[in-house]
Amino acid sequence: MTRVLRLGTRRSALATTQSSWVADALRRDGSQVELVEVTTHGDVNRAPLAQIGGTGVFVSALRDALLAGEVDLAVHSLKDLPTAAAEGLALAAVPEREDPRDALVAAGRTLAELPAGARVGTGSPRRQALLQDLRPDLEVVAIRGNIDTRLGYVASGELDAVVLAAAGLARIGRAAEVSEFFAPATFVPAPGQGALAVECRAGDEEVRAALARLDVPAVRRAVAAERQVLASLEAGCSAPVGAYADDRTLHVAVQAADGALVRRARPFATVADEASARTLGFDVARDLLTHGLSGPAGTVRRPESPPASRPGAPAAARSDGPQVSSENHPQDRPDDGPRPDPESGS
Ligand SMILES: NCc1[nH]cc(CCC(=O)O)c1CC(=O)O
Repeated sequence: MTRVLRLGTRRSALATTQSSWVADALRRDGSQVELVEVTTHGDVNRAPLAQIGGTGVFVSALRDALLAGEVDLAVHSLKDLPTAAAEGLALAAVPEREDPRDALVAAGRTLAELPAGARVGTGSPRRQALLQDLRPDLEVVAIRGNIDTRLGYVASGELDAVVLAAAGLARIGRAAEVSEFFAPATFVPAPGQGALAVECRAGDEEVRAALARLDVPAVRRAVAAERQVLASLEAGCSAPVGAYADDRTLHVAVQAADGALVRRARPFATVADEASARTLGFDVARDLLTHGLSGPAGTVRRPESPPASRPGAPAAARSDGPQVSSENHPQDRPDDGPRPDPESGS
């Protein structure tokens, strides 16, 4: 009897679209796939995400179902995936990336066309920091909810605009409502934005082999660099971090302790593998922590296996420069523990 692969999915429009996309791709390659609905704490609880554990709550129920053998694979928005590796699971595919950009939905107006004092909704501290940097005269309003709910604030006139991921809008067929796509070098997207992560049990060779065909190495490299910036800055808690690698450049924007936005750009065209991508992400984070960001003391987290070609890689904890507080940025929290996320409610 042929095995039917059970793909665990949340019920939201975005989740089912993403899951169906992966299921269809696997079916085209000859696999049998069925969708299995998994309810997550984040879907049934209306409290602010930061209180119930950040966007990690969407991921952890699917991971639990995988580890319990209830489902065989799960599709996540890669930007919602905690940077720490998940024991017993494999990131078996990073497929082709959707539009990584952030988008403004503002009844036809661009950001520049919004009047002073206009009310712009986003729950993402990164988007708040970028908006304040570009237009300090706007009023940023914290919102959360699914994409539909957030678009509704503009349709009802309650808000003048909202900022959302272009990828989410494209996936659920609402991209026509976008009035401006922000340039990613300026309005730097969240690490992994627009990309998917497909996970399965680490020992499930059959599913791993099926998923390997969906993997796109260039996307895996880009998100490896972006996520290493995030991991090294210990930003899983509060520091808003944007990191995006296109074919040529790794763009980074971080909000410093004083509220100012600090930017970096590094050549990315010559980065040929995942290890070099992580090293580059680590190097940018180290540069930011030692030269760019003012604030309390802390540590830089190294890539899991620093390439041997980088003997000068610094110790994880430096004593000779500004450092981010390890008190407020614990390194070793479990993925499913309370964990405010930089994109929570975004
Ligand atoms: N923060 C929640 C979230 N997680 C993934 C997406 C959209 C698609 C993506 O970035 O892959 C969104 C919505 C948004 O940020 O507007």
